[in-house]
Amino acid sequence: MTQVELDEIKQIYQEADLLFSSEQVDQAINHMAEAISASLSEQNPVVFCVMNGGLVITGQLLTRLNFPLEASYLHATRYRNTTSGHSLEWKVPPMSAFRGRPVLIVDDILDEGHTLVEIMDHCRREGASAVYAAVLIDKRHDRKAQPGLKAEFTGLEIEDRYIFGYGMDYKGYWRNAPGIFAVKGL
Ligand SMILES: O=P(O)(O)OC[C@H]1O[C@H](OP(=O)(O)OP(=O)(O)O)[C@H](O)[C@@H]1O
Ligand code: HPA
Repeated sequence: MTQVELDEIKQIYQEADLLFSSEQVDQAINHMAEAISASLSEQNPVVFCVMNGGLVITGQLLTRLNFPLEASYLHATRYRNTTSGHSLEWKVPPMSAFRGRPVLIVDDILDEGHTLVEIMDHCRREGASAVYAAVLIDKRHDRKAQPGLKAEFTGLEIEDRYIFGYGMDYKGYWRNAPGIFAVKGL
């Protein structure tokens, strides 16, 4: 990346609107962990992180889930470091065995929801006994893949803007941003 483009990346961060601070996100993750524990602590689930965006929320959730589970990952992408979605590309399907067991899919954001619907359908077809989804962010708009689509566990709802931080990227950058930020003008 040239210096000019890196300057744009820095400017995006400086001009962004902070929607939720890291303290607010922390609290939301605590609530998610409580709800997940109440539902799944006796179920021996397999927890799949959806790479790349699910990296931060999965890590932060896992240390709050104090019960037996197996943690693994899958890699599917739809936005490919741009700000609009395309068809889902599977880079790594779920590799850990889960037939006959409940599966929890953890991702950063449910935007239009095509990603989660496709991943959850795949896990059902491959024999999961139940499939749950946990997302840090649910974006409010009427473009969901299915009307009324919701994850079983949701951290925070946001307005219809392009956001980054806590695993979510702007052109591949700022997954490491310590809060939920909205890009100026998007
Ligand atoms: O609800 P949807 O409209 O389908 O979008 C949500 C998906 O988009 C992002 O992934 P992306 O394809 O950008 O890949 P990434 O995880 O590598 O950022 C995000 O991490 C979700 O997986
Ligand atoms: O608003 C978003 N930000 C980052 N990644 C995303 N993937 C879907 N929607 C978004």
